[in-house]
Amino acid sequence: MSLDSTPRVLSIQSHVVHGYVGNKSAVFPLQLLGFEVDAINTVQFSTHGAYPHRHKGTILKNEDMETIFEGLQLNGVDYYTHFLTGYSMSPDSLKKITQLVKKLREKNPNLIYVCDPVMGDNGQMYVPEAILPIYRDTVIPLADIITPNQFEAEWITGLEMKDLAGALKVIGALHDKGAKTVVLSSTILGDEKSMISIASNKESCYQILIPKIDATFIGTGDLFASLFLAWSHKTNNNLKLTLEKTIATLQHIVRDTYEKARAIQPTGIMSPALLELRLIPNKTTIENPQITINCSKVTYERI
Ligand SMILES: Nc1ncnc2c1ncn2[C@@H]1O[C@H](COP(=O)(O)OP(=O)(O)O)[C@@H](O)[C@H]1O
Ligand code: PXP
Repeated sequence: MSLDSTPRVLSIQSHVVHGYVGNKSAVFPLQLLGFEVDAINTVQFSTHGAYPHRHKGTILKNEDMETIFEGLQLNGVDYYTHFLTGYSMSPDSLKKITQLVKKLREKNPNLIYVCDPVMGDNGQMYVPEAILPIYRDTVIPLADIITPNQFEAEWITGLEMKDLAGALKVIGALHDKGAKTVVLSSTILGDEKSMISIASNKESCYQILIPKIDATFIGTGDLFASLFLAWSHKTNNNLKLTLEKTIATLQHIVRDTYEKARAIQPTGIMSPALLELRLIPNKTTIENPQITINCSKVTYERI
């Protein structure tokens, strides 16, 4: 049983010493939004993988993940309202996560499991390919909410999306695998200048059009998943408002990050270090995002 009504998240993601991806991107916003967060770090890397010297560091062994969880159980602090998972390096660690979902649901049958199937972006995998079938066949069927980007959703379903109709087919296929709420964190459907994020559940489906900034941000997917979790809870599962608040926060942060980086380097491709997400200076936006872009309803038939 929970001690009070505070939502409690167990977040299993990467940790970087410098910068903002994985738990470094997710924990601070969740805490600001009133969540107690317990974090298990799947890796401890110097930086994320897009830096020129890639990431250096250590990977959590499966037996260590098990020992840590056992410690939580033995001390009776393993009650969570939400489980959030992201960057995982091996099929075995994903299998462990599957077991954890089951254990957490024994403790709280109403647990909400949010799975960000972090595998890659822009045609590039960040993690070993052997992870794909485990996400597809074992993990996603257990999830309440999934937040793949376009690349990840296409990989999982084996379907390409070139337009909205294609994206809706992919969403339908992901629902068929068992995911109750499917959110495509970003897609590019024809127009290279805008991104579309789409969220769908049993009752409804919404899309939101985002002007694309000409830069590559890392950690935005992890931030997206944590914000979507938080606003789903805070709006009592209002899908439209959740997507609007999530995008409002992200847009403010990516724009501010880009503008501050451009002030330092006025032209040329900016380094990953310059484009680390400015989470801390945007604390008030995370707490109280001002909606500037509205969602529109999408009607489609689930086959
Ligand atoms: N270049 C960009 N321009 C504008 N917004 C962006 C950009 N990159 C990311 N975002 C924002 O971050 C969100 C998540 O980005 P996404 O690329 O899907 O994450 P990832 O690929 O890291 O999983 C998008 O919905 C969008 O709001
Ligand atoms: C260590 C680590 N965690 C997580 C991510 C995922 O980042 P994103 O939120 O952009 O998908 C990356 C991407 O390079 C990474 O290197």
